[in-house]
Amino acid sequence: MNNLTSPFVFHTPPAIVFESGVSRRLDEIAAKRLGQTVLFVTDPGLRRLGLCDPTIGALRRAGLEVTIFDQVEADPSLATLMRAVETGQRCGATGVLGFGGGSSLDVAKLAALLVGSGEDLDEAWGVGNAKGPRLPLVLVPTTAGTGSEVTPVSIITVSEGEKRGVSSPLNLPDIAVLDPELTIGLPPAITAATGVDAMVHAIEAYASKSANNNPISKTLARQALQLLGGNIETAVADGKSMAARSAMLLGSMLAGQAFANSPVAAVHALAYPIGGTFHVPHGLSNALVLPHVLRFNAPEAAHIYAEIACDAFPRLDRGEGSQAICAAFIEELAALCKRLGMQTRLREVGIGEEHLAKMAADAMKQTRLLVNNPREVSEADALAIYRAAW
Ligand SMILES: NC(=O)c1ccc[n+]([C@@H]2O[C@H](COP(=O)([O-])OP(=O)(O)OC[C@H]3O[C@@H](n4cnc5c(N)ncnc54)[C@H](O)[C@@H]3O)[C@@H](O)[C@H]2O)c1
Ligand SMILES: [Fe+2]
Repeated sequence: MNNLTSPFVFHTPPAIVFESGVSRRLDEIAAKRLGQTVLFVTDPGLRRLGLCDPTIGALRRAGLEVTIFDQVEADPSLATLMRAVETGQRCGATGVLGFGGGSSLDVAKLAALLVGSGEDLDEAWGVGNAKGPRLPLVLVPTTAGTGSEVTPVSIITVSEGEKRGVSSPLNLPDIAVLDPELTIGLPPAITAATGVDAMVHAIEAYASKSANNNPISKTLARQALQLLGGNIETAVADGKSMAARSAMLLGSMLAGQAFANSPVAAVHALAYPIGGTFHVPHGLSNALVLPHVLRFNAPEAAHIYAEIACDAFPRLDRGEGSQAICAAFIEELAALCKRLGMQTRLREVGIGEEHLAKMAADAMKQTRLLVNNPREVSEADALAIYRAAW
């Protein structure tokens, strides 16, 4: 674990704009940065809702050519990414605007990289392997969850059950544009799942064993947990609350900055096979394994979780020892997910017990994440965690 004398590097986008309604004014904020021809990357649901229209209108108002790629699916596949790249090459894109949840933003990031550099994706997977240069990139999140707008990571589903990531500072956008109004219509189930994803980012970043875990990430993670823990129930129950929506979007971005520089660990490693194979939303996949992974980690990390328990749940400030606070923290997280209406068992999302062994084998491929976990995880441990979650 990092202490105050340990060296670290902290990367974040050069500009983060946070303002209600700002996505309608991208002509003022981002048009110059993007050049003449913009590849606009989003998903079909957002397109149907018309949520992107004011942003597209603003770019066209500024005289830009906008080519729309609206075929991004949840947990985007390699084929989808390559179609976005082709579209960008065909239209001669000078810049990329990603608009949507983590799925659209992740595709936008790699489209900007691959169109800009022409490099081979097979050599870019992993940490620090991308070469660049990338095209100018602006990211506009419409979920309050992944924090992808401020992270160097892009996650692509390369085959059934296997997600791969490209992590590089090149994936950080030139501008992250946060407009809480865009999240007002986010349905309760997606608000809950994405909000819990953001909480997991903060928890895993804070406890990460990464050599780059650092005081900035830790501070951001705590602030994120206060905003997210304090507002997630209101955001789910009363989606129109601008106060709660703003807090969630800000909280998810801060959690994103935290884990961008102090990466996540076993909760995400064990969540990926659930999302990748069974198409369970990313946040729900995390929630399903969250209490079980934290319980597994507790022998090594109870004192760390105890430090942040009161940030998420102020009522846990009861002056007890760290073991008791950690146990109460895990129970509170499980109870929160239940109150938010999320499923709590793997069997409830249609996963048969016979799949658990393959899932454990798949989770072990996430060495990039597992090395950050406070306690070493073997394949047998992963299987035991899945069994507990089943
Ligand atoms: N890059 C990163 O740092 C990072 C971190 C965590 C997760 N991820 C990845 O992000 C993806 C998950 O992203 P996500 O959870 O944001 O969901 P998502 O992008 O997959 O979107 C989920 C659904 O929500 C809908 N939606 C989004 N915004 C909406 C809005 N404002 N109103 C109504 N509907 C809306 C979409 O149309 C879609 O149907 C996964 O692929 C995951 O692996 C990336
Ligand atoms: Fe996540």
